[in-house]
Amino acid sequence: MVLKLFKTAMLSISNQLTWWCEGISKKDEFSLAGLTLSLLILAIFWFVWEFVKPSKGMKSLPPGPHGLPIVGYLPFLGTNLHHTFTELAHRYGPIYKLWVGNKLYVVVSSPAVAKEVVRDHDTIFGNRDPPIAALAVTYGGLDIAWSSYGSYWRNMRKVFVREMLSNRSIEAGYNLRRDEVQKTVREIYTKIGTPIDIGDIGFLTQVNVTMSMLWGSTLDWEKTSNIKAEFREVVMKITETFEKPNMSDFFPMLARFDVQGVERNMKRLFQWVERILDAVINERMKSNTMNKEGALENEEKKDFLQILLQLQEEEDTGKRINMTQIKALLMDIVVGGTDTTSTMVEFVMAEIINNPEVMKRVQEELADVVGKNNMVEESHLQKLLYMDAVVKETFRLHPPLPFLVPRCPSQSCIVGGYTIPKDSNVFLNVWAMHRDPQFWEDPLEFKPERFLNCNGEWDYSGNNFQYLPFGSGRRICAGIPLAERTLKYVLASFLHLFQWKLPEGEELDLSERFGIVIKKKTPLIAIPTPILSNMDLYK
Ligand code: HEM
Repeated sequence: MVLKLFKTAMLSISNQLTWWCEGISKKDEFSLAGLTLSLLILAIFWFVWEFVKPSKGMKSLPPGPHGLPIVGYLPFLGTNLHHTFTELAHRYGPIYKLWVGNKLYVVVSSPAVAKEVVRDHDTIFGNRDPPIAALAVTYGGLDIAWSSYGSYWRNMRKVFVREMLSNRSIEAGYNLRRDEVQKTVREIYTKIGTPIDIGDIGFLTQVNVTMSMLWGSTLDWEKTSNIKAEFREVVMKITETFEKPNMSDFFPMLARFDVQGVERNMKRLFQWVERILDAVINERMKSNTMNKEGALENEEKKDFLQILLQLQEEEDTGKRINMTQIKALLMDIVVGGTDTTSTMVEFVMAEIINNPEVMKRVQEELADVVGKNNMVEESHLQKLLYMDAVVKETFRLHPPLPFLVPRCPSQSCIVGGYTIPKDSNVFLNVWAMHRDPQFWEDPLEFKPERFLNCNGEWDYSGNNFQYLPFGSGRRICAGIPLAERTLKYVLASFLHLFQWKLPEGEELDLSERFGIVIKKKTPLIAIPTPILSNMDLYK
């Protein structure tokens, strides 16, 4: 049986090589010979790894499905990876492994084992294995999300959390967020009674809010309106490119060929973003020099760019950052914060429209807390307890990052009784944990009540391992306070001002499409009508 499999493996290698040879020119023949040799060595490794038992006393690797030689489990992954990984957990248990190309993936699907990774061995699992597309837009991983665990990452994260996302700084950005949300409200008002794509409007609002917080406070918006449009376009293209699985990530030895062109494409997009960032930064530096005192005096008007530029001149070397780091941090906010938050706007709205009783209750709460003659303000958000539960329940059923951002152990480590080898990729399947009937009553039903009156048992801090929409441990999402606020503020404004219904004859489809960020499979189209009688609130 084993020999037969080995024979199939060799046959498959030679087929793969024939396919490969057709597309390669003469000058690559030398590389091809190296590649052939590497693939053969890889096949032997695969054979030994899969079929030879560990020596006595050594913990074995987790169980898992056998794939094909060279490609591993790749042909069987299907399009909805979160479903495939959850089905495999039913077969192989809370921790299993699989090979994809020459990378070893370990999938964890239980809160107890997740705790071992993100709490008991958090430092060991503090690294990432950045995809090539991510390296292309972060100067090779000089941002927070993709840098390795260590002092560089720690300093960058400290700057981000303490300087940019401090309570004071988030408060200071409120006027900027408010202006953008009000612009969206006006935009929706011009379309009342007609179908609107909620995903699109959520994305536009989020990019506008993000841009405004990044550099909106002192730039002249009239002059920069085409920068805004360009920026939205490039951000959309970057998020789309991130969606595509890249063979070079599974087969690092192929990376130099960039067969699908993902790296080339991402680098081109990044040059485009950099041009925009450079233009905005230059403009800001010019206006700062012209009116230095005014800019520094006016704390209320500090946006993220202003904070970062001031950190460039910081005397404390622990805080000081250079221009490359500034741009890498800006990319984290743009890439990490836009698609995730706007996807959630769409899912929450979809769940609410699908559950009219929930919509009614959310709107009654808004009328009580905000009043029928007022706009929603961020200060209302902490009193909106039912809406908080609705958002939490949506995060449970549709966590935007279903496997978080994979962790990569810096040394081999025992987890769940198995050896997890150094440099493997560890996925925490929170999508499966959030739907596990062992931990959730009626797990597939949308019941916000489960998050009411829970005395702080459920929050986004990552301390309850059954519920981890923002991850946990040292590498938990760095943007939680901002994400939570923006998401709720946008939703509360949409729901306080408008009644939403599906177009006549349409049915709601809540199914998901897998990607780095899980999206709704079909766009949510809904028709708004104004609720409040004071039309001035819409203009
Ligand atoms: C609904 C919105 C969001 C969700 C669901 C989300 C979720 C996540 C998750 C699951 C991780 C990985 C955590 C882990 O490995 O344990 C993460 C990391 C990160 N997120 Fe978010 N995020 C959101 C919004 C934001 C926003 C608005 C920002 C920035 C303003 C942001 C910045 C980051 C950064 C910088 C990291 C990397 C942290 C590190 O590696 O140390 N995120 N996020």
